Amino acid sequence: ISKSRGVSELYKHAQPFSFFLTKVAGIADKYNSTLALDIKDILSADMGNLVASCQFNYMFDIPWLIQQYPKEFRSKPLLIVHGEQGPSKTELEAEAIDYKNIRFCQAKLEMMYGTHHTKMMLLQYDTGMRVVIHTSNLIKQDWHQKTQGIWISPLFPKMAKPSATEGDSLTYFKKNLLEYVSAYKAYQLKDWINNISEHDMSAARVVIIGSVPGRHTGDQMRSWGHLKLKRVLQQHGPSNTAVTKWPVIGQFSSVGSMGANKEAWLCGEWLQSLSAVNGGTTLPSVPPLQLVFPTKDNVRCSLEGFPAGGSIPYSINVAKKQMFLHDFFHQWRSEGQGRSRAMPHIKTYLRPSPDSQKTAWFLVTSANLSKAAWGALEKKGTQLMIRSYEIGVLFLPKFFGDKELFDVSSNLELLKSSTNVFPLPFDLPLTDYVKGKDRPWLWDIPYMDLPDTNGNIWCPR
Ligand SMILES: O=C(O)c1cnc2c(C(=O)O)cccc2c1O
Repeated sequence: ISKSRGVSELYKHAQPFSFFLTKVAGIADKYNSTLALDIKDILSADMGNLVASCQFNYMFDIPWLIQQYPKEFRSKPLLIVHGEQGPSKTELEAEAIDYKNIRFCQAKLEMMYGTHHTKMMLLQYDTGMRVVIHTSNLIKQDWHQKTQGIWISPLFPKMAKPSATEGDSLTYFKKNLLEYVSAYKAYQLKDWINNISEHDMSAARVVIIGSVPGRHTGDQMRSWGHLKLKRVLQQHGPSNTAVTKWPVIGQFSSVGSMGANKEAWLCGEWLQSLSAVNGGTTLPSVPPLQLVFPTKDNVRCSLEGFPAGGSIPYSINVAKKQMFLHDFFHQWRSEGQGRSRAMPHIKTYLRPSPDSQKTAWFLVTSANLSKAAWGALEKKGTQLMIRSYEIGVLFLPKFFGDKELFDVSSNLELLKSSTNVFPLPFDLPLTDYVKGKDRPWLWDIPYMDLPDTNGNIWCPR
């Protein structure tokens, strides 16, 4: 049997969710031959005959990126959307000096500490357009030995004439994508905005959850961040009775400052949105919250060893002010997907059943656990302040057939032999931190007691 299946066959097998993990070097083939793609697979001619592309991201290695396109596509127009400023913007543009087909768009970052986290590809083919929303930087190491998430849209056919409203899906995918890209207010994106409006996106079944910097008020408040997610769950989420006592899980690779206690933002604001239910009756009590963040030993024993922690930027100065947060933490474990040692750079959120068999929804996004990404209410809740650009896609059962819940599993054998089971990137139930032993990974303190996978210690400075 042919080991390396064609991309289009891999793609077909992943429908209808079209949710993939990145391939991981150094694990058994079987964990990379189903529901896993490399960047070269995404950009391959199997997915379409590329005419032009647009890459939204945070970190770029331009020469490496160009090499990931098939050679016949390497001179097609490529727009890079980034958040660099000043010297680092100049440096990024210098990397592309030899590539006449590359243009740049600098995303405005007027809010302090904001970043352009969004990871999205717009792929224009001769036969239509595809949208890819994912969690990997455009650098080699992000596609090598980490757990990363990818959602690939259907091939959206071109329409006879452009329309901002015609050709939309039940989930308002087109409207939300146009709102998101238009929010940059960048002339370099005009052609791509027109491109989007020219395509029929009615086949999209996911809901876009985006964040753009600003102090959002009025209707704009519920268009972004955790208030968008809250509104969508109130409109299309599970019934209150279906999810009583079900936990909310947050899984991420970086952590912002949460304030003095869990009531400040985490449980008092953010969890209120993530636990929203159909009909929107704000529940008297919030459900249990479970967080997934790698321990120091998860990182030490990972495929990359301590250097994996270079992409898990939780700093001691932030951590020491919020020890309460670490009581919610659980280990990174992904035996079912063969990725327990592939450290997470993926960010996911879900509402699983206590027996781990179901979930009421699933979100994969660029957004870590931070106010900058999700937004923080200000002025007595009349405005939502967001610092960064983020984008993710929300999977809701009602848009994938007439049902209220997804069956879920992280077990690849089971996933291979069944259709319509949602593929989880990590194992449920979660694995606790070992009391008195495990600590959250912190990237800016030394670890010299035990060697990592490569026999090294960690001495940051
Ligand atoms: O993927 C991203 O958007 C992203 C953003 N920021 C960082 C940082 C940092 O902000 O210091 C450090 C290391 C990795 C990342 C990273 O992977």
